[in-house]
Amino acid sequence: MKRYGSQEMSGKLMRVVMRRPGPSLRNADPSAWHYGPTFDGARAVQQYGHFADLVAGSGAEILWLEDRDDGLADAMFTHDPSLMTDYGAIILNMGKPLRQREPELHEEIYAKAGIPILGRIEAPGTIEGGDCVWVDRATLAIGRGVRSNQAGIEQMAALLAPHGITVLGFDLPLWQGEEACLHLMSVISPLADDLALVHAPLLPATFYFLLKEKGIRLVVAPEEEFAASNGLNLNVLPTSPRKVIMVEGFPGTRAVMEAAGCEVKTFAADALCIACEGGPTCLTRPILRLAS
Ligand SMILES: NC(=O)NCCC[C@H](N)C(=O)O
Repeated sequence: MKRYGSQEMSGKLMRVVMRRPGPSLRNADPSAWHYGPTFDGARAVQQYGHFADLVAGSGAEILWLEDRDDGLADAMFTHDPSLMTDYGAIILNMGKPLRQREPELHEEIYAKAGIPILGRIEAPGTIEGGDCVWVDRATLAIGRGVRSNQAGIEQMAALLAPHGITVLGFDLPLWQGEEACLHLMSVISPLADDLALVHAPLLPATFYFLLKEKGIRLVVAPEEEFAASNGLNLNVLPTSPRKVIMVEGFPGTRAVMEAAGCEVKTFAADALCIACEGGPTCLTRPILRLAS
């Protein structure tokens, strides 16, 4: 049986790396981590439990990283320290200084699971998983911004070129500043290989034209819900094409996805996702998705 491989964003989710938050999150200093006013460590841990139940309920196998009080509050956002390809994992180099120790945790779990490492992004290069979007199996888009830089994009292109994969960089705006989190995945969530939810005003224009050229239909989320949710209305995890998990409380965003044929499940996430600036996609590192 295949144990790893994923060069797409919405095929059936079979295996995923997650880290259940514990003492590191409960004891996190919100000002150091740039967490918002709705942060509440104990409630965040509880809300995470409901999210994990939804992921497990989809049938995906979860490979768990443990929070052993290492102080890495953001490490629950397992989407970011590594990327999966059909040829093995790529260990990334984080743009956020407080997250620099996280890629080691991913390297350890891949070793334990017998998943090969295809390569590593090294300083001065930085890439975070949230900036990476498979537009199709042979095209990886990377947002160039506060977290991922040109040196990282060039390293990624050199690692993937031998496998016939083209890497394209797209400039992101500074938006809410250096401390805040704006990834390419903050402005797009693929829902199926021909459908994506977007916050149109912040999409890099050249990325928008690429999506159009590839025949990907864009569903536009209500702008007021993007503002009210700190962008987290848009961070939607497909567990298979058109079956998605999103944070609760954003009916307009839910409605536009349902109108496009999606089945939507929600969980309460004010203390977890809205406060800590990362949603359902960020809380998961898919390592095996079936090609759709
Ligand atoms: N892929 C993502 O968008 N990840 C969210 C990461 C949030 C975390 N607090 C961070 O600032 O890196």
